[in-house]
Amino acid sequence: MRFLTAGESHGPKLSAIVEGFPSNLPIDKERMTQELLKRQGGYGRGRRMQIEKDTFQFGSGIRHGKTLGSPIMIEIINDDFKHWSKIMGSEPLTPEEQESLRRVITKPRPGHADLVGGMKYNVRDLRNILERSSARETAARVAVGALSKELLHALDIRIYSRVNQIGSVEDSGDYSMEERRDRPAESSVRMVSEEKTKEAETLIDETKKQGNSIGGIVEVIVENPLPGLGSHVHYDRKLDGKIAGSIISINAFKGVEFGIGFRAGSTPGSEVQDEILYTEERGYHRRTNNLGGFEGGMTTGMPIIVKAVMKPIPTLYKPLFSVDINTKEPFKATIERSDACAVPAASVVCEHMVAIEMARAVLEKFPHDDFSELLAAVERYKERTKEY
Ligand SMILES: Cc1cc2nc3c(=O)[nH]c(=O)nc-3n(C[C@H](O)[C@H](O)[C@H](O)COP(=O)(O)O)c2cc1C
Ligand SMILES: C=C(O[C@@H]1CC(C(=O)O)=C[C@@H](OP(=O)(O)O)[C@H]1O)C(=O)O
Repeated sequence: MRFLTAGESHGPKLSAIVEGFPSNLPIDKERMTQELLKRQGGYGRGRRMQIEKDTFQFGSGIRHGKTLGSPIMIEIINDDFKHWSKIMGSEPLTPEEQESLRRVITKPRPGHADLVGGMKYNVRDLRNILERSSARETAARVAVGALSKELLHALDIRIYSRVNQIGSVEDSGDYSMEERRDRPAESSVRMVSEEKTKEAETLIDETKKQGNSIGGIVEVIVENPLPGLGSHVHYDRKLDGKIAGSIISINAFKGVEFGIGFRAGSTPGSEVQDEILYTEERGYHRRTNNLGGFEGGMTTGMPIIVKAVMKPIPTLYKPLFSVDINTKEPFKATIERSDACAVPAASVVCEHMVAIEMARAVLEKFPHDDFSELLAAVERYKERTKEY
């Protein structure tokens, strides 16, 4: 399975084309829409999220609620485009329009893609860079992830996410799997504890008032993965590596860990490796899950536990110093309308990038022209690995 996304943040629309899905997979469009709404929400977002609806349309590949096996096209309209139709339109501007719309961006924001993107693509209006580097694109990725979740749902593989930390407010208590499961779309910061939720909201409010921004840590859990997805035989087939790469590809993500992650560096081996058990009912399983569901780049069958860190948002209402690329004089960086904290939304993006990698791994492993062929192969494989 492969996919591409296209679209600028304030352009007419975002689109994605997904190729490699089986035919005859039932698709619940309403359930997919709920996933997009989860990404749109979250405490700390700017005004843009009140403008957008983040609903989507299928342009191809689905008929009567089932996949056809052909490329699936998804489109999300940018409602904000109506305010930007001249600035972001594809038609050349008249000289008068050029004069009246002279809002060229020349003061790159530290931490955003503006300066390096401008240098590399040789453009002097940094809007040409920020439009595509904007995390608006992650709406299209979540749509592809939601489609991937439809496949995983049909195979009884479930994926959830939550927020563990926003700035100094930590909610990483020893919660049961039940408690760690998905947060509803209306959950403000997607934390489990109500007390921590209030603390995080207050911290975001204060940060915003100070013209600052804040990052945090998110967690994604995959329940009931099949054992043996990915492979130990070659570096570019290791599924933990692919998941890590996918998460770091999300705007502002700077680190990933599996299971106990970086703590493994200071813990003796006897307390890190997960002892192997066998019962007739469960087959092979582990006493603990310190390694977060991976050995040798392959799923062990235990839940996958991924954590990831998001840096604070680069655009600051009290901007940092930068340099004007025309005058080379020091200037405060450009202020674009911005989120103060997007960690809750970003946890949803992480969840969907993991879903994409999981669906891809399943499709790589099993025959999948038709969904019933895939399902039968998965069932046979489950039996075989349980009895192994
Ligand atoms: C959901 C989400 C929303 C974001 N919102 C903003 C924002 O409003 N303003 C901003 O400057 N950066 C925002 N970012 C982060 C930037 O897109 C990101 O820092 C930038 O593209 C540079 O990429 P890098 O941080 O990965 O180097 C957001 C990121 C995510 C995941
Ligand atoms: C549009 C989204 O996020 C945007 C990501 C973003 C950035 O620089 O990454 C900047 C902001 O854009 P705007 O200036 O239009 O408000 C965010 O709102 C979205 O998540 O759908």
